[in-house]
Amino acid sequence: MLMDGTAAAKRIVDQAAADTAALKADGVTPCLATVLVGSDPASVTYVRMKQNRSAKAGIGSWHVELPEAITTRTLVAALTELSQDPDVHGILLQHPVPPHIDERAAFEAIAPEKDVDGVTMHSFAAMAFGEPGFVSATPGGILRLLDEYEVDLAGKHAVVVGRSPILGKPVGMMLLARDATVTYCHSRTADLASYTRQADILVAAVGKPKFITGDAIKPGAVVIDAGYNPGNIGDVDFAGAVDKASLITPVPGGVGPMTIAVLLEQTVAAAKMAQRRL
Ligand SMILES: Nc1nc(=O)c2c([nH]1)NC[C@@H]1CN(c3ccc(C(=O)N[C@@H](CCC(=O)O)C(=O)O)cc3)C=[N+]21
Repeated sequence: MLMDGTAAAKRIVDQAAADTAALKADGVTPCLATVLVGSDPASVTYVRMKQNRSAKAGIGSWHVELPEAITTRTLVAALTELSQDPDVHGILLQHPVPPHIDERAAFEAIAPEKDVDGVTMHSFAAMAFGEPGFVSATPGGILRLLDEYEVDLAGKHAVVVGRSPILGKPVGMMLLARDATVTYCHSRTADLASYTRQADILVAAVGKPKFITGDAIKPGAVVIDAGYNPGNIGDVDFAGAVDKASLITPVPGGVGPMTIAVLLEQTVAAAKMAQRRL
């Protein structure tokens, strides 16, 4: 059975829109600032999708575009300014930034209370320690989708393929917090399929098109494809996996829309918290 991320995301965004309308009636318009460095076409598309989805929910968006050649210092200054701007409730710095920029330093310039994309050390640590905070958007979306389909995680073997700071690593920690037994695999894992074949829940987050083939999947597994490769091709070979999996996310229409939904939901939550502080 397919896990319909588009439908689940719509429910989350509809709720965010209703909450936004209530906040606006109280005089507060939730506002998400998106920051894009350079003009990579895929990143331009993703940021535009986030803005469009925000606008549809009534959330304001403020877009900052910076040239490819910007320094870390200038990017940090721009993010610090947004962090201090009372009209901005959430900040998204689109990953990846050009290689000459210290991406970690840039992420850390986002104030924790505005880190609606869950990319800072503060947010990661809060998540890892089970304290309140914003979660990384894609992992958050994945957990919401698993809940939507009532996938029982306790005691299940979850195998995460990928260990990136805003996707693989945090999704494993979130599954662990839900009592799954978690195995991390990555590009240096020897005999990867011997691990993935033991996965009750398989999360593919490596960024290699169709990297996970049907023969690497345990019959009945829940397969989450978090890959976003050029041309909307996932990390899972869907045709080979669909008959083996009990539940599987399509690409597009799976994890992608859930990522944006969680981003918007957390933006509205940030605006509510800012209002309470007034
Ligand atoms: N700081 C940061 N946070 C992110 O969350 C982040 C990021 N950087 N960098 C890039 C990746 C990628 N990403 C996607 C979000 C939505 C879709 C999505 O909704 N895709 C549609 C298809 C899109 C289309 O039709 O073109 C779908 O899967 O149905 C895809 C990819 C967020 N990312």
